[in-house]
Amino acid sequence: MLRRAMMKRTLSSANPAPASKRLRSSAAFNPNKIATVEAAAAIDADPPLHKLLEAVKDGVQTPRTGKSIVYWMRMGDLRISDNRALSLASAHAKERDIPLIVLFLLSPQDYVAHDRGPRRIDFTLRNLASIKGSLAALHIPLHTSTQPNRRAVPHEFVSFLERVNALTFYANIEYEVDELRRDLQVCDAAKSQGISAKFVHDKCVVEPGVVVTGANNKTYAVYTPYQKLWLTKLNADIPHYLEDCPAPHANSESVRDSPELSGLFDSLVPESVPGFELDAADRAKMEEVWPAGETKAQDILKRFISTKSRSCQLAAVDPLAAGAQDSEKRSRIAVYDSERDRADRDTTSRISPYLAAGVLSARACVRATMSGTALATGGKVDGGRTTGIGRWVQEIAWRDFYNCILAGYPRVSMGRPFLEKYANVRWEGPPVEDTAYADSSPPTSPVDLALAEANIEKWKSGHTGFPIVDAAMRCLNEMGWVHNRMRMICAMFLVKDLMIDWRVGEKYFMEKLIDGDLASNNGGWQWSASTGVDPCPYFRIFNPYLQSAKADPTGDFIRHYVPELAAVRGPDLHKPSASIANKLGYPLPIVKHDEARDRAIRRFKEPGTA
Ligand SMILES: Cc1cc2nc3c(=O)[nH]c(=O)nc-3n(C[C@H](O)[C@H](O)[C@H](O)COP(=O)(O)OP(=O)(O)OC[C@H]3O[C@@H](n4cnc5c(N)ncnc54)[C@H](O)[C@@H]3O)c2cc1C
Repeated sequence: MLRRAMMKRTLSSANPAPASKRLRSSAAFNPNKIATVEAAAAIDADPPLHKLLEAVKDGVQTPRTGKSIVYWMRMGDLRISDNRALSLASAHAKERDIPLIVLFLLSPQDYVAHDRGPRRIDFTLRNLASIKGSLAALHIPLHTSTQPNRRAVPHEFVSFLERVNALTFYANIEYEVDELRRDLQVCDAAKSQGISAKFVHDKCVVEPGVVVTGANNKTYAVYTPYQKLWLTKLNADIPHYLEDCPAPHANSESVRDSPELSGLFDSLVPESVPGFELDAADRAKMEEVWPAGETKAQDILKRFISTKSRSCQLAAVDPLAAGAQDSEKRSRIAVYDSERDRADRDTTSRISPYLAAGVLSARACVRATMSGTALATGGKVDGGRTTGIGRWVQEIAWRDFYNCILAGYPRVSMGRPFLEKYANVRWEGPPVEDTAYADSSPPTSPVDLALAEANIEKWKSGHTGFPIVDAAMRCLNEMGWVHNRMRMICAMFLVKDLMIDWRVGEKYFMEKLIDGDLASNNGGWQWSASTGVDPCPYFRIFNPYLQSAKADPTGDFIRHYVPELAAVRGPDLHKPSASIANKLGYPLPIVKHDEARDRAIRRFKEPGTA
């Protein structure tokens, strides 16, 4: 107990948090994020997704007509086109000849609980504003409202349904535990009011529950067999899995004169959420680098499919900047198999923020890899390992895989390692600021804690003395996104070289990433920490110097983000000597990689040992 109190003091005194951060982690709302072993086992044994699907089946099936149909838009489905719940809601409203209403509830406490960063919230608001305009052209109101108490969201939602006389609502399922539990409460409340709740799958190409092991219908915990079956299922029913859901029909214009509904057109999408504000310069930068709206997302995807990568696009720039060259054979997707790990050009699609926010559907991404003729004539999806397209489709399958893990093994969204055998690995640094240690062994002295804290800060700000780690962390801080290989290098470095609890990194990435998504972020962190599903074996530890030479062969990425080293050429750039570093004012390495590697292997081999 004493040790924990000491840890909190050490952590909070060193670096005062910025104002917005202080607000977000205020004492008033500070949920504990690490479940006990027992609670994690209990939730895995009875996952809430299963309960929700049952509740939907047991709910009201044939409601009275009501005076409107509501689609509840959430943070992960910010689009109008190819949106399953919206499309179904619209068809239902059209059939009954009643108006469709779209609702978005802002819940700042959820954003705190889920480590959402200001950039992700800003991206949400910018996309909502764009959607509001497009829906208004169809006479469909998008009503936004903020609920300060997240426990009150179910009640507020059902009250809204009553206010607009809706007896049926539609929503796409969110697979995170808190959201599923909230939706279970909504189902209960809806049922008691005679309201029909329609929750549908939309986030994945192949939804959780379809690709399961033959033996006992369990969620796969290994990617390769999962991906094989994923592709087989997908190719066996392309019209279903790749359906382009019909766009919503327009409401009758008379809805604008309705005394009950006309006011809904007036609610404004807020410019910001208190505690999550961006300063004006950062907001402008984000607008340039991650422009909002479905058309932009579709254009970014088209660029990836049809144009070559460029070194001028390696950093925080307009993704649709002029000068991209068309090429069928050398387009970014065509050479993705061989080039995807390079960070010194825009080799990957950079579509993740749009997928995470649902500005683009995952189905649309897979459809885009097929020619129109292939789609129309029953052609197959290429998901193989030998082509650029196949490799890229495999990444979309990784995204589905991690969502299935979240749904099938919900423990991972409760701060637990998937592999409990590593719960007692001894970390140098704490799991998550202000939360209990749970069960990982704490460091032994204030000296360890102070060093751990200092190292965490150097890692966050990109001052570790490892050029590739520093470049990647500075890129993340600057643009809210960094290349996948860089994420792996930074994660592995924090966890294995510095021996800092993976949850520290998971939280920091979530706060910084504009594509922050629990399933993929947790999956990526637990993979790097060797605690997750199909993880990197604990003894396979990235050598940051070798990784650097492979991922940044031109050195352009490091030189861009680490200006201290801008004049350095050749191997020194990846591993500067002490004399070069001293001369250029670049930090010396904060850890010796070889020694750190041995320490990590020792601690993972026998969790609990020092
Ligand atoms: C530590 C760590 C944390 C991560 N956190 C997130 C996160 O919060 N949100 C997120 O969307 N991705 C996360 N990823 C996965 C991956 O790094 C990003 O999806 C990818 O870098 C996005 O860039 P892109 O769109 O150019 O990807 P591309 O290479 O073009 O891939 C296309 C799409 O496939 C999906 N994808 C690609 N790689 C992965 C992967 N390894 N796991 C799951 N899906 C993948 C993404 O949706 C991506 O947009 C994380 C990876 C690691 C190692």
